[in-house]
Amino acid sequence: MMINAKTAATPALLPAGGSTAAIRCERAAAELRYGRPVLIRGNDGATLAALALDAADRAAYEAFGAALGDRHDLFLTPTRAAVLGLTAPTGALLPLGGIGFAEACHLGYLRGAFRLRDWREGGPLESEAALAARLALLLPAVVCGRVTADNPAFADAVSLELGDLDAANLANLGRFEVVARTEVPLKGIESAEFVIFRGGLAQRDQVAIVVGDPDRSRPVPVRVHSSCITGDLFGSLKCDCGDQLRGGLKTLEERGGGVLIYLDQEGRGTGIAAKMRAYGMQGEGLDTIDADAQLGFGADERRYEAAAAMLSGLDINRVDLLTNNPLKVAYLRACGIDVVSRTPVLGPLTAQNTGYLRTKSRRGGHMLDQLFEG
Ligand SMILES: Nc1nc2c(ncn2[C@@H]2O[C@H](COP(=O)(O)OP(=O)(O)OP(=O)(O)O)[C@@H](O)[C@H]2O)c(=O)[nH]1
Ligand SMILES: [Zn+2]
Repeated sequence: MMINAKTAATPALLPAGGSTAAIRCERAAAELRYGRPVLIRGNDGATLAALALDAADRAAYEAFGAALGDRHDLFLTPTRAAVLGLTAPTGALLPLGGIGFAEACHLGYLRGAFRLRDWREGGPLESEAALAARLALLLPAVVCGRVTADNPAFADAVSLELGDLDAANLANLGRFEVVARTEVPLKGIESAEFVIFRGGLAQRDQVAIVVGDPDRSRPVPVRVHSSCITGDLFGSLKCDCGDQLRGGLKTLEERGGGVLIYLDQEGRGTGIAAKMRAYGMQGEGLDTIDADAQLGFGADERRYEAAAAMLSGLDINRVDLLTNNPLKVAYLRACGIDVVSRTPVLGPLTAQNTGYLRTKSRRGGHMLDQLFEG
């Protein structure tokens, strides 16, 4: 049979006009992780080339500097700039002309004494580049510089539009879909159904565990737990995560049913590599917040849109949240979840986790008084 190409309705294989903001972000993240430069285009025609210092090697760093005629800078987040003694609310740009790879890494994310020369404030393009590095689970120290459209060194580079990261996050909110659900027998828990959602940036798979048969006519007990490979899986004594995970599941069962959302947000959203770097610095005496600041991160880099979308997908809106973290409550409320009440979720205080938990209480605002008084 002949098909008339003009009249047959064929679904669009690729979106008209090329890629979406989300796809540009994911392509850029992949390039950055391979130590390759990406371009960020502003509204005014200005274009920034950026390379994530964390993933680049010496050769890539030197080639980038050469392509920019040695007029490149190191962008540091406001937090990292403060570690270097600079007050830079929009981040700091340190000129890299004549500075080698090792010294750039030192300035970007290592501890120590610094010889700072001139610097200036960063702008929105540089901040977007650092955000892209974070999306790629890299440290937010970015080597960057303005380029012209005719610079042949960047002819094949993937490019982002300014604002893509925000647009992509928003656009992906409604796109969490259930791809699988099945019962998995868990030690000490009568009934647990794993519900796997796919969505958000990078279309990653995220896990919700429905324990028992939650009563949706009342606020549903919910634990939103960020992954902690060291604590959840290997029983690290440095934190309370493993105890909170297992204790949380037990509480959901005792309450007649509830949901645990297990979010792919290792290291408060910084990733396992950054968390281990931070642990190294904690071994040198820094607390959990100051160690993250050395690497350029704020006290908590997590987002909860995925959790809110998954709860909605499970037809749950009114919740009793199992947490000690008031920021988590506020964030979920801002995402439209009606957090009616909060239930503390405490693990035992041990010699190894006391310092960490005390910092969370004193500097992170976590409600842990009960633990320290008890
Ligand atoms: N960057 C960093 N992350 C850590 C450290 N210790 C634990 N984490 C991470 O902290 C997060 C803890 O997650 P949660 O237990 O869900 O959250 P929370 O903020 O402690 O709040 P609640 O447990 O709900 O009270 C996980 O992503 C861990 O991987 C640390 O020293 N540095
Ligand atoms: Zn942990």
